[in-house]
Amino acid sequence: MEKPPRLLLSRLWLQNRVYDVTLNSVVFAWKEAEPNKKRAPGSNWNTGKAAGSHGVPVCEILAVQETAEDSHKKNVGKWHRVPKRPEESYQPPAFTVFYAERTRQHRWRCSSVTFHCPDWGLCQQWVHTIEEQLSLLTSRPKRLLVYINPFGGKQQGKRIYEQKVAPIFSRASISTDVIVTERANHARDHLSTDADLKNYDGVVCVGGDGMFSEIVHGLISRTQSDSGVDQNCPEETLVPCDIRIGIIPAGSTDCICYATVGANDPVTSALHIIVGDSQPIDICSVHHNNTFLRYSVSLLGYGFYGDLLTDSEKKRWMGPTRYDFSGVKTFLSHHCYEGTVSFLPATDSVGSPRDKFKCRSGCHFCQHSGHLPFENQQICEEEEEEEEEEEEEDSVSESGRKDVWRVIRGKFLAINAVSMSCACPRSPKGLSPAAHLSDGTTDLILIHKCSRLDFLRHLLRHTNKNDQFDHPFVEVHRVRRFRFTAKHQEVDSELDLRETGKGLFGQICRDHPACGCAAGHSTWSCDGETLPHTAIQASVHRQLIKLFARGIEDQPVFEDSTGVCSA
Ligand SMILES: CCCCCCCCCCCCC/C=C/[C@@H](O)[C@H](COP(=O)(O)O)NC(=O)CCCCC
Ligand SMILES: Nc1ncnc2c1ncn2[C@@H]1O[C@H](COP(=O)(O)OP(=O)(O)O)[C@@H](O)[C@H]1O
Ligand SMILES: [Ca+2]
Repeated sequence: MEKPPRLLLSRLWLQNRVYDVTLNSVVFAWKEAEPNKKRAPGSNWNTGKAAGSHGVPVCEILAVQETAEDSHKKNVGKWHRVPKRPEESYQPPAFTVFYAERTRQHRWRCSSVTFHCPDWGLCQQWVHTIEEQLSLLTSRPKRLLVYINPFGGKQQGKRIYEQKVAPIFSRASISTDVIVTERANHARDHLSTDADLKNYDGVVCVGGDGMFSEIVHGLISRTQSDSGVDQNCPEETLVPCDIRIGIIPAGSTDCICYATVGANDPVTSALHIIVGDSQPIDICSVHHNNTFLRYSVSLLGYGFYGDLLTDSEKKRWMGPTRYDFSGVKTFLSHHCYEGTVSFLPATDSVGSPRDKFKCRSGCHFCQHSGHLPFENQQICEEEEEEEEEEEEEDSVSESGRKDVWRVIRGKFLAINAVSMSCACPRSPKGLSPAAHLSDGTTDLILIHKCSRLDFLRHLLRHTNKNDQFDHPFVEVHRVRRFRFTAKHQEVDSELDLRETGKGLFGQICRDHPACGCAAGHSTWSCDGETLPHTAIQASVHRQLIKLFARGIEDQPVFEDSTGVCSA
């Protein structure tokens, strides 16, 4: 690959050594020029990185600053004491470059390097040229609207923002308007009606997945109402939101941040915001008949996770530990629920939930997974005990795609739909390790009735390398849409479906013998919020929102200090 033309090359001092420092439009690099040449002893010049060769992609430079600029300007035209020894108090012209540096486990930190120049003219030339290159990076946000949930997670949101994030935003010359929320849904309401979004290049939430969900609801609602789209209609194609969202993790689970960045670290997230990353994300809309309920980004769960969340809400005062308490309690209760799940498999999706490879930064699947219109949907019915799937005649849509709905009736310990892996500190691979962030599908995981011990085995596999889907009582499907009806509601919903879904379902299931499951129903939990209905239909909307993230990186992007930037 041809190297971009060099913009600057100078021999400069870094610590006690001489470096050849270069800048082109892609990389800022420094390489030791005279390894044996030392600075005079006793010199107290500013320090930074030393030894060997280094490079920083220009797109990961955060800021540049003339060092000791003030003292230099103050002294212009004034008398000052002549130092006895030149090295005693002489502050040579210098500039500092601040940049994002990768550390362990996908974390980034803010690093800096200071170079000393032979004269102020050269120093200023470096500063101006770097600033000029940064100004060409148009995807970087300049103005952000920040919402802080002071009560999320361990109630540290405000402190985390003020101490860890605000200083680096200010270093990167990002201006912010900060709103500390005063009640639940404060951020959602402000975004959906009042906020003047034209003034901002991004919205940042400091909090957990619940707080992020508020931001998502506010922005999606605002975008749909501005475009005249009715969110209550489950068949509507929603309009994607233009403005990007940043998440500074300060919640209990932080799964959306973890699954899109690879870490739940406030500084790492702040740096992804500053460099202007962009990661599209799928959103699942959830309806009850023709009423919009909520959008789901991470986990839409019924049974185990629904019950766990409902119980844990009463223990909010415990902070993140509430999930452990309610987790044990829910596990011991071992309730299973009878109902019918119907889903439209993502037959045109390139991947499968059982793939060994995972969605990573620049994911090919997410970029190329098409979203074709839904047509000619048919039904293919299954009973839990049956080994063989009942085959229905497939029909081919005009687009050439076969759309066949499948129906599974059974007794479930859990029904989970995850539109991303849901990796989080509790389970670094997540509920569906091969789920994709922006392929327009959700992974529907059905945990059929099984013994407590088997269920425990399954849960434990979320925390180790074993395949959590490799159990006879677990099935997983990559889907675009699904519906659920609890057993006690089936009669009503059958009638509903017959009337409203003509052509959608060709055949409706017959009744099913009574089972020994817990009577009644569970609750759906949608990104930590409980839903008021058990009969739901969910549809995935591909890439409806964008985050200031880039997906989890496999390898460091920058590997070669000579100017070759590789992924
Ligand atoms: C015996 C060991 C069992 C370990 C099982 C671990 C499986 C954990 C998977 C967790 C997936 C979490 C998906 C994210 C959901 C969040 O949207 C939701 C709300 O988050 P927040 O607002 O930050 O509180 N959190 C949860 O549903 C918590 C699930 C906790 C499960 C233990
Ligand atoms: N000022 C506030 N007071 C009470 N609740 C709030 C406030 N701001 C936001 N919330 C709500 O708190 C809930 C949890 O927030 P979140 O930041 O996700 O923390 P956690 O991860 O601990 O659940 C969200 O549903 C959000 O709507
Ligand atoms: Ca997805």
